[in-house]
Amino acid sequence: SSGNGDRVTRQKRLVSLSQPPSRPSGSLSDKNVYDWSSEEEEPDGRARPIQVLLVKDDHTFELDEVALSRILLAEEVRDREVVAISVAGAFRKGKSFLMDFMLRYMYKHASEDWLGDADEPLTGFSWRGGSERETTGIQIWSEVFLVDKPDGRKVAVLLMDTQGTFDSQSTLRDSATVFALSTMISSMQVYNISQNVQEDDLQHLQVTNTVKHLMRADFKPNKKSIYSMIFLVRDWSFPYEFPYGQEGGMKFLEKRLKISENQHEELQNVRKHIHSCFTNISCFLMPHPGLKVATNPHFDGRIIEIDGEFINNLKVLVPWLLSPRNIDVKEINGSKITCRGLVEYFKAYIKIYQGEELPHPKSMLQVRFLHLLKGPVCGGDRPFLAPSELQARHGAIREEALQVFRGVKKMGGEEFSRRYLQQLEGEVDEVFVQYIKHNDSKNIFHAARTPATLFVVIFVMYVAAGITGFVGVDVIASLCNMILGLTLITLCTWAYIRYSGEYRELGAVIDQVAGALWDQALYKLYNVAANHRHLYHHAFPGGPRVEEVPEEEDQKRD
Ligand SMILES: Nc1nc2c(ncn2[C@@H]2O[C@H](COP(=O)(O)OP(=O)(O)OP(=O)(O)O)[C@@H](O)[C@H]2O)c(=O)[nH]1
Ligand SMILES: [Mg+2]
Repeated sequence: SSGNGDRVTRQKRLVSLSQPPSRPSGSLSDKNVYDWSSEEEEPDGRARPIQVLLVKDDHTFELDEVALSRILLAEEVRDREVVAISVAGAFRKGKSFLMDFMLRYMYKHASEDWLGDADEPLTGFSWRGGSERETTGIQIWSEVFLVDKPDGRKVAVLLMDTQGTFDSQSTLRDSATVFALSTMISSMQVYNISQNVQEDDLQHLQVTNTVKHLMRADFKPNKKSIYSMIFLVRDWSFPYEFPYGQEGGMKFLEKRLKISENQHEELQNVRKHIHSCFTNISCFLMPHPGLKVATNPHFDGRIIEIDGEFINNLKVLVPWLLSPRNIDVKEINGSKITCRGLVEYFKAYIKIYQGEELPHPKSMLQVRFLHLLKGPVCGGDRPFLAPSELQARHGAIREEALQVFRGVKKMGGEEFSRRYLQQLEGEVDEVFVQYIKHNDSKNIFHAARTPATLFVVIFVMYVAAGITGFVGVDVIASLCNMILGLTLITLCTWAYIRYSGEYRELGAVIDQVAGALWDQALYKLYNVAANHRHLYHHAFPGGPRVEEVPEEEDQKRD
């Protein structure tokens, strides 16, 4: 199916890509639009990598919405379901290099000879030798490829290259953000690691799970979201243990991700997390590309200089990742995402990083804590719990949460994590106050307090007005009647507010006054009982002793 016809349509698309962007209404300044079209667009309109996520010097992130929209909202692709393929992992490990082979495959329309001439330099996403980082932020290829799946659907394939993690210019948070973001956005994340799967490679993945929890909109346990993760091990040097390729990889990874009982809990948790995070996990073992690739500064990517073994495996790997049969459309909460939708998700996700809700080490524990407390103890539909019991359980769970926090290995050092410990404590206590209120609201006596108090006032006033009227003290009688009337109006107002949900501030005032009255009355009763204990004993000699005024009650009044 490849050949001239397709080439022409692609050319057409490139032309339309290079036309000036349609001016987005409102929010974006003219300058932005102008900058993009003049500086970044190459005159011949050739496809190239486009920086869509910028990591700025002050470690903030910026999404280039204009550039992103221009690629993903182009007429031909915007309503197509999207397959987004991303490569991420530590810096300087050949990610962009691999991406360029993927580009070749896409441009050759999956034909047999996709690798092309043996002495053709490798171009596309910028790659190079050396020890300093090359790719920054997230770049996507300006051409979105349209591919016919075997079932007849036409899907859009997007290739994404990402900044390497753990370079010396980025903070851990930058790295984690780029990694997590590209994982959330892509339908398949190729996790590029060197030589072996180490424990810290696995721990790194936990960040993603935290992010998923934070994105509540995207975290509906009963709806399926597809997150595929492919561990791509470069420079694999033990083919005698596990052979190169996907099968050897799967066996190797199975062994690495196995959870066994005698494993330390931390190791078990990492593995459980990974399994819960990703719908599909697989692995591919790649051989070393040869010393020319790794050490020759003049190497320009021509196949002739790459080890045959590497090329043979590349011929398996790339079609395995990209052949029309194997690509999967991005799915979030059970629905397939189009290019247009992906732009929205991109925007939504980046907001989370720009805000303060970050996947810091504490968040994971906080989430866990909230589940513990909210779920089984007093959340949602659980019945009212005695305040003392709630306090006790809070103490236990709080201690557990802090223990977990102290026990887990954290990024950023002692001093850094102490700050988070304090913050965690503060937040946990704040949440507890919320829960006390939530729990109180379930006490039906609590809810009935206001009307009951008002009824009592009405009743007392009614009786008082009757008696004083009968005795002839008219002034007091009419005063009582007036209070009775006012209280009646208050009661009606309160009922209306509760029923309609309007004027809630007024409702709160009524509740407060009634509550104070109620407390006063109770307190008076206690006092009276305490002060006249001798009368009680006088009346019921040998009866049970009346308790002292409970200490709690005293403190409450303080
Ligand atoms: N050892 C080894 N080197 C490789 C491999 N693939 C590419 N390289 C070399 O690694 C160097 C870095 O390649 P890049 O593709 O720029 O690496 P990157 O991971 O994109 O680097 P950053 O963008 O800085 O994160 C180049 O000199 C490549 O020739 C591989 O499989 N093994
Ligand atoms: Mg790179």
